[in-house]
Amino acid sequence: MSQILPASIPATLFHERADAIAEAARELAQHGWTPATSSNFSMRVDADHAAITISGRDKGKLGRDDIMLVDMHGKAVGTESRPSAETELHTQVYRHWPDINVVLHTHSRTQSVASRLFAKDGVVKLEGWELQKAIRGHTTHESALDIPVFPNTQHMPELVAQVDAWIESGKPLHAYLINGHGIYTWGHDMAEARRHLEALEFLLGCELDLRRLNA
Ligand SMILES: CSCCC(=O)C(=O)COP(=O)(O)O
Ligand SMILES: [Zn+2]
Repeated sequence: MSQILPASIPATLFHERADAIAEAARELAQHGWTPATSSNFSMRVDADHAAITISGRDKGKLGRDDIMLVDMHGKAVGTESRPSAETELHTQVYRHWPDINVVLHTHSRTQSVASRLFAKDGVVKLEGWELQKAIRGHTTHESALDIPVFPNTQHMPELVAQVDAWIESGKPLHAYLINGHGIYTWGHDMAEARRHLEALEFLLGCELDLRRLNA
C-alpha cells in the first residue's frame, strides 16, 4: 500500500529513514535476532512522526515499502497499512525522550532465554563488565546497569504502563526485556541504538554463561 506523506515531510527524508531501518534490520536478521517475522524497528522523522516497520513483514527482507509513517500515539498516517503490533512501545520512547531518534526491538535466543531466567527477579543486574561502557552515560565497569524484565502481555497499554512506572520511579532506563519475548533499546542515532543492542546481547549472553557455569 502506498504511503502518502504530510506536506511537511519531504519524500527524501522519509526514504532516508526507511532505507536506514531496512538496512539495520537486514543486518540484525543476519545475526539471527529476528526469527519468524519477529522484531520491529523505528526512526523518528520529526517531532510528530516516526517511520516504523509494517506488522508481520520478514525483517530480514525489508525494503522501503515495508516501512510506514505513524504519529506519536502509534496511529497510521497516510496509509492503510498496519504498523507493528508494538508501535506504542516505540512512540512511548519518542514521547518521553525528545532526543531519542531510533528504537530497536529484537527476539534473539539469548534475549529470550535471559528474559525467562531473570523474570522472577524483575531485573537483570549488570555489574563488573567492561562492555557496560557501550551504554550511554556509563564510564566504568564499576557502575550498576539494571535492565528491567516486564511481564509479557498482548495488551500494549499494559506494557506501556509498566514502562511508564519504571521511568516515573526515577530509575535510569536504556533498555528493557519482556518476559519470553525480547528486548527493547534505543539511541540518539542508529549507531548508538545498534551499539546498545549489540552490547546488551553480549552482556546477557555472559550472564547466561555465568549461570550455566554456576559461577
Ligand atoms: C511472530 S513475532 C510476534 C510479534 C512480535 O513480537 C514482534 O516483534 C513482531 O510484531 P510486528 O507486528 O512488529 O511484526
Ligand atoms: Zn516482539
